[in-house]
Amino acid sequence: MEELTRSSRFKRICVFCGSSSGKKASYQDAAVELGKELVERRIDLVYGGGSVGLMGLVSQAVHDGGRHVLGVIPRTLMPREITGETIGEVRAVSDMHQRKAEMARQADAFIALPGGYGTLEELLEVITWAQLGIHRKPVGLLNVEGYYNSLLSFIDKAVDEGFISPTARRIILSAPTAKQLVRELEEYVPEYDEVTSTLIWEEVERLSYVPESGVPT
Ligand SMILES: CC(C)=CCNc1ncnc2c1ncn2[C@@H]1O[C@H](COP(=O)(O)O)[C@@H](O)[C@H]1O
Repeated sequence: MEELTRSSRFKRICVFCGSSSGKKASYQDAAVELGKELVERRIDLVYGGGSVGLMGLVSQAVHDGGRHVLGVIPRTLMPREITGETIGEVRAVSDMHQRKAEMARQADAFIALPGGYGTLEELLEVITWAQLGIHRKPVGLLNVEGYYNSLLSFIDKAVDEGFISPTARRIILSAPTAKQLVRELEEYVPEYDEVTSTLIWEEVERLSYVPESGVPT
């Protein structure tokens, strides 16, 4: 029944995406579609904050749909001319490392829309953390019109060449539409259990997240 698609095991999803809009309308459409899908499933958003590029489109769609939007912005990116108008709740942090740690801490799952260096960096970090057993949250690529095909081919090459294990390969989910991707994330069962058992999430937080006061929690 369609109603099943309107609830979720996720309370909040972190979206990584371009601070640019990309050249194809399909990228922008996908950002809006993803925002609407989160709204439909009553999922809140955490993202890098601001209104530039695809970041602005996905956050506006979630906000317009009445869900909570949390933007985590390093103080240096806060000027409006850099990041654009803020929307929803804004949390200021002091650097990019804290931003990633805070976005990851707040989310139950991660989705990457098309994007550039920043998106890739954020995506690869949460994949690496999953591989280390630091978290067990699903990670998905919204592979709009095959945007991520060459990245996925490269990762398959790394598996073939013995640098990524087949189990670790399966950390990455991907789908061409928001609806399909969120469904995959919902069904994901973490199998990667080479847990660095002592390295629990709280420990990572303690190491990497320093609040505004500068005093580690
Ligand atoms: C100085 C500059 C280019 C600012 C652009 N304005 C930005 N405002 C907010 N977050 C950003 C910005 N640029 C990069 N990011 C971060 O890096 C990702 C996007 O980087 P990119 O466009 O894929 O590479 C986002 O998920 C966001 O967390």
